Amino acid sequence: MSSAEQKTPQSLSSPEEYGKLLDRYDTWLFDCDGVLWSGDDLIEGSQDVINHLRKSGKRVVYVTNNASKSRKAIKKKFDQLGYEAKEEDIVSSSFAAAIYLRDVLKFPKDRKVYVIGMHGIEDELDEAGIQHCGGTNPEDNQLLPPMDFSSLRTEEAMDPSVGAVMCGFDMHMNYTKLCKAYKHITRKGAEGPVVEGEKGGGCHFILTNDDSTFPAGGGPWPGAGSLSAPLLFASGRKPVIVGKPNQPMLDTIKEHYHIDEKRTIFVGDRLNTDIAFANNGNIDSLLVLTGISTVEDIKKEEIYPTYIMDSLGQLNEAK
Ligand SMILES: O=C(O)[C@H](O)[C@H](O)COP(=O)(O)O
Repeated sequence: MSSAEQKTPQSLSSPEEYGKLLDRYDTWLFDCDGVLWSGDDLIEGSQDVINHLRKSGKRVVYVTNNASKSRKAIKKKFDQLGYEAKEEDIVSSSFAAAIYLRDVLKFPKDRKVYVIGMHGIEDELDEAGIQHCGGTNPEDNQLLPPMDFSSLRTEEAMDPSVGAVMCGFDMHMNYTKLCKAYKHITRKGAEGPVVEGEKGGGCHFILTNDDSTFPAGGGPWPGAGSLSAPLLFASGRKPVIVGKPNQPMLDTIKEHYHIDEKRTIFVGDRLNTDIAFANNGNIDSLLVLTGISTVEDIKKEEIYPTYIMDSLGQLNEAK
């Protein structure tokens, strides 16, 4: 029986069990929010575990659905919190989404992406050489006067060169952005192809990730999936979802890191993203209980990790 089909997770609680786990895997894929930190608060002991793994020659890759920061900005956060990390060890859903547009969809150079999201998405699109609008642009971060749609009815507001809407976590989500994104993904021919030099035609609809909630101090808070939900409801369109547990994120990992599935483990706090992602990729997984999911959720959601442990920091007791 493969670990993905295994129904009873092995609960780890002794230093010997921790030691065996550390020996068994060469590549360690880590979720970030809820495993390493919660908002800006460090999860105790986690940086020592990471630094120990790296010193022991293990490969460590960070796989986060958090699209609010670019890989560069996430690297800074690692530095500030005392983790060893290189930019190329980080895969965020904003990075994977930009790569997906560029390499899989071959997004034309003369088309733009309309962004609902923060600098994390914009910076990764810049890195990938893809034009964008919306996002943090001050014009899109204004509230509309009540029942006045006139500012949205101009060519300037509804740029015909938009060939994709990308939606991720956005703490400045508002009705202006919702209206513009909705108009782009529902305009005539939006479901059709996105062609170079042909403005106003097709429009891709992409979510960086669709987490319902987000673990940070005082949370959980509504996550990226809760912000894109009105757009799906209004438009009836089915987006491509890039982040965990979906295939585009898995393809990005497999392509960039050439992992040996049998010697790889995924550590996460959320069943329907992290653990489902590992199961989809035939990778063993460790659920830690410092974020979103609880032991009770395992039966409810019928998503089974290989191992379960209270907190990543416990691995510091390994013998
Ligand atoms: O809503 C979101 O964007 C996610 O909840 C969040 O950022 C998840 O990050 P992860 O746990 O994958 O690091």
